[in-house]
Amino acid sequence: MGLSFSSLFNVLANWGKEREVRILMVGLDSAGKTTILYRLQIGEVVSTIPTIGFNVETVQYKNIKFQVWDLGGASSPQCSGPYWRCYFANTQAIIYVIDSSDAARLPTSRAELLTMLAEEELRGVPLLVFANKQDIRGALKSGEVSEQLGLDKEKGRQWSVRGSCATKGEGLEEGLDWLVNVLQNK
Ligand SMILES: Nc1nc2c(ncn2[C@@H]2O[C@H](COP(=O)(O)OP(=O)(O)OP(=O)(O)O)[C@@H](O)[C@H]2O)c(=O)[nH]1
Ligand SMILES: [Mg+2]
Repeated sequence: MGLSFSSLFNVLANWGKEREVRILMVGLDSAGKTTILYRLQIGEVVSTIPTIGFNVETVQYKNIKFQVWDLGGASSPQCSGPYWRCYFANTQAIIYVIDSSDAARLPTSRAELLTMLAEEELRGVPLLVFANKQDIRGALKSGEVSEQLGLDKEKGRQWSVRGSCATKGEGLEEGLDWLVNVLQNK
């Protein structure tokens, strides 16, 4: 396990006690989700395709389960209905990953995020946004991404937008540290 993440995940595991702590990671394709998952180095990444039909990557450490959903867009047809709902249930935290160098697709990414956040089952669930690919020249800064997402209207939810560079592992620990603190104090 990556040394820098180990204490963080042990804190989270203790907080969760016997319960499963499920953290959902989503975002448009190529945002950097899989890269982040591997960067955590907390275990083997397992790829599965549940009956619903989309790809899910999971890495588990103790009672903590990180899941990346390859949705083909949160507003796509397969994402409605009862199946989808039960996947959202029992989610303790959401990590949303954005390619900050792809300003053209930010409105699409924003729409997908807001669609997802409107789900009843995700009400009040803390949200960490990684404004990823900060190393790319011209990438939007986390503040700009935050402004464009316009999350101020998200009532009753703690959220934070953090800059990251998944390929170098930068910003990930700081973001997760924020998330773990929020969960602990909930
Ligand atoms: N420069 C740069 N490239 C990155 C960064 N994070 C990810 N990438 C690259 O972006 C590409 C896509 O990353 P993935 O982790 O596969 O993205 P994903 O969100 O899992 O994409 P899908 O599986 O298609 O949904 C890869 O070539 C990564 O190496 C980053 O912080 N900076
Ligand atoms: Mg991926």
